[in-house]
Amino acid sequence: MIISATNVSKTYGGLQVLSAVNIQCNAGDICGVLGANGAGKTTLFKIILGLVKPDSGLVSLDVNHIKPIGGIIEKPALYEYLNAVQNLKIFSKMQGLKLSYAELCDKLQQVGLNTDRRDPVRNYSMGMKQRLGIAIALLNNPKCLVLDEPFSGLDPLGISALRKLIIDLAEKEQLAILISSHIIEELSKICNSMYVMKQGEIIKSGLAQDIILENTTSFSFSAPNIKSSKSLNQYNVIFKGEIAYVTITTNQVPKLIQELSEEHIYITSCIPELDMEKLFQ
Ligand SMILES: Nc1ncnc2c1ncn2[C@@H]1O[C@H](COP(=O)(O)OP(=O)(O)OP(=O)(O)O)[C@@H](O)[C@H]1O
Repeated sequence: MIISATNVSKTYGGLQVLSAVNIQCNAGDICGVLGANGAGKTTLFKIILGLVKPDSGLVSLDVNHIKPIGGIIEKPALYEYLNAVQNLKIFSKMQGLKLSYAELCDKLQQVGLNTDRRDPVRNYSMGMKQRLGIAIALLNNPKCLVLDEPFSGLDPLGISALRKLIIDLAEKEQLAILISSHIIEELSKICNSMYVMKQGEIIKSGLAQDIILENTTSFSFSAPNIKSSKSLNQYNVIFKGEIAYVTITTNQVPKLIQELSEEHIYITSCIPELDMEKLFQ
C-alpha cells in the first residue's frame, strides 16, 4: 500500500473533525473520498500531505522517493501575473530542482497545456489552472497525488478532459491518486475504490462499483416502446418519454430485463439511480 492513513483523528477547538480515519491507496489506484461539505475531506488531505498535524494516528507513504507526494488543496495556488512556464520554474526552484526550459515544457505537455502560450495565467480558464496545478504537483515526479475537489468550477468538457488526465496518470505513471468530491457521479466515473465520509468518520468503503450498486434503489430503463410494458405494473414506476424510472434493487434487474424482452421491449440503456439518503446513512 503506498498511501496509508491509520486511525487519524483531529479536533479543532473542541470540534471533532476526524475520528479514527483509515484510508489506503495503492500504486495505479484512484481512490475517491466522498463527503458532504464539512465532512473532513480537506483536513484529511492536508494531514496526508503533511500540512496539518493529526492529534493521533499515523500517515505513511510507503515509497522510497525524494518527493513521495504532491497535491492540490482546494484550488491551485498560482502566481496569476506569471505565465505557465514561469510558474513551473518558480515552483521547481522552491523544490531545489534545476529543470531546463524543455523539461518545463514537457511537464506542460504531460497535463495537456499549450507550451507556446505566454500570457499570464490569470487569463487561463479554471480547467487550465487545475491542469497547471497538477503539473506543479507533478514536479519531481511524486508517486502519490492528492487532489482536493479537482472538478469544482469546471464545465462538463473540462471535467471529462481532467478525468482522462487523472486516469492516464494512474495507469501510465502508476501514481496512487486520492481524490475528494461531494459529487458521487464525478467519483464513480474515475475511482476504483471509494470511501464515504460523514462528520469526520468513514462510514462506507469498498470498490466504487459495489458502493454504487449497494446504494441503488432505483434504475432508469430506456426503450422506445417502454410505456407499453405490462410487467412494469408490478413495480413502482414513473414514465418520462421513453424512460421508465423503476424502484428496484440491483439483483431484481436481470429478471425485469428478461420480462421486458419477452414483451418485445428491448432496453437501450439501464442506469442506476443512487439513493443519497441510503449512501450517507
Ligand atoms: N483550521 C481550521 N480551524 C477550525 N476549524 C476548521 C479548520 N479547518 C477545518 N475546520 C473545520 O473542520 C470541519 C471539516 O472541514 P473540511 O474543510 O476538512 O471539510 P470538507 O469535507 O473538506 O468540506 P468542503 O467539501 O466544504 O470543502 C469543518 O467544520 C471546518 O469548519
